Amino acid sequence: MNKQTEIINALHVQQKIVPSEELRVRVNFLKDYCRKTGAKGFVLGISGGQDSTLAGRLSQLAVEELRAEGYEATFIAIRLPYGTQQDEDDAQLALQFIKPDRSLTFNIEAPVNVFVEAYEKADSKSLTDFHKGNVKARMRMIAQYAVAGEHQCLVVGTDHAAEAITGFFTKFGDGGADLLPLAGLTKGQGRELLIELHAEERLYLKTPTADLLDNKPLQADETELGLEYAVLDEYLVGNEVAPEAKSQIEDRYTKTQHKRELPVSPFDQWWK
Ligand SMILES: Nc1ncnc2c1ncn2[C@@H]1O[C@H](COP(=O)(O)OP(=O)(O)OC[C@H]2O[C@@H]([n+]3cccc(C(=O)O)c3)[C@H](O)[C@@H]2O)[C@@H](O)[C@H]1O
Ligand SMILES: Nc1ncnc2c1ncn2[C@@H]1O[C@H](COP(=O)(O)OP(=O)(O)OP(=O)(O)O)[C@@H](O)[C@H]1O
Ligand SMILES: [Mg+2]
Repeated sequence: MNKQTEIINALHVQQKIVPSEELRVRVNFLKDYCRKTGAKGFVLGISGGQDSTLAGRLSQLAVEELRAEGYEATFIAIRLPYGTQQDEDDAQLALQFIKPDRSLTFNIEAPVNVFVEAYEKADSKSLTDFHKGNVKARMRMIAQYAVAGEHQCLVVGTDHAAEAITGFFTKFGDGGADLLPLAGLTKGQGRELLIELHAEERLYLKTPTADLLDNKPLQADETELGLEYAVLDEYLVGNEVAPEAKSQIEDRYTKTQHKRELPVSPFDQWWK
């Protein structure tokens, strides 16, 4: 099996999706897992970006259906800005579209800044902007798990195939979640699902950004990655891409394998 096919299979990517069917499969997954675990619903950080807009709406649809079927479940959306978010208006638009049962705001600025100060004291050097960015992503994870713990809910993750293939997430940060309703979807397929859900164009045409850096607010993922989502999507659906892009993608996939596995133990073989 060639590397591309191996990756496509490992990430469960389908060449084509039927959006209405795909929505049903993913809402059913959220409902089934919620019932099976006895959880009281879901928690998810809403950034204003495409992925959390989609996963948030799927979560809200799932709890509404569960309640209609007699199972009490709630979706709690969490705004997790670091100070004032430059694209706060997009986050508010996402919330209007998702219509969560409950929405709360947890500003991560103060805890992140306290952490950065403590780090400086401990290591006699300051944390780089890049690593502070990962602390922000992990602080968001801590906040989501605190809310999930208090309300006996599960933390929804927004990882999908176009992020998984490059390992473009913070390990145990936004990568730390209980269930992944968008797994296997390309970025474009996620967009198709938002269109099927009648989301406003602005919500799915928005430039993807991790927005983790103080020095480069709203930096496009594609700038940091040096790869376009359109090219990642082409590769993921089995099409040919330029040889340099192919080797860049496959190299990143191999180097980030540790992020797609649970912490490695002496009984694991995958890393050998
Ligand atoms: N081979 C290996 N086996 C086991 N563990 C290994 C390892 N290599 C590194 N590690 C561990 O992994 C750590 C590095 O991983 P990690 O801490 O995640 O850090 P890293 O991958 O360096 O950075 C995270 C990247 O994800 C991007 N990101 C984050 C959050 C959201 C989004 C978004 O798409 O919106 C993107 C972010 O911009 C950045 O480029 C190392 O410090 C080390 O502890
Ligand atoms: N400012 C924020 N407020 C709330 N949640 C956030 C924030 N930034 C990141 N997150 C959480 O971290 C996840 C990962 O961020 P990521 O940027 O990959 O997704 P996104 O912003 O939803 O979509 P996109 O990748 O298109 O920007 C988000 O889906 C969201 O759950
Ligand atoms: Mg984003």
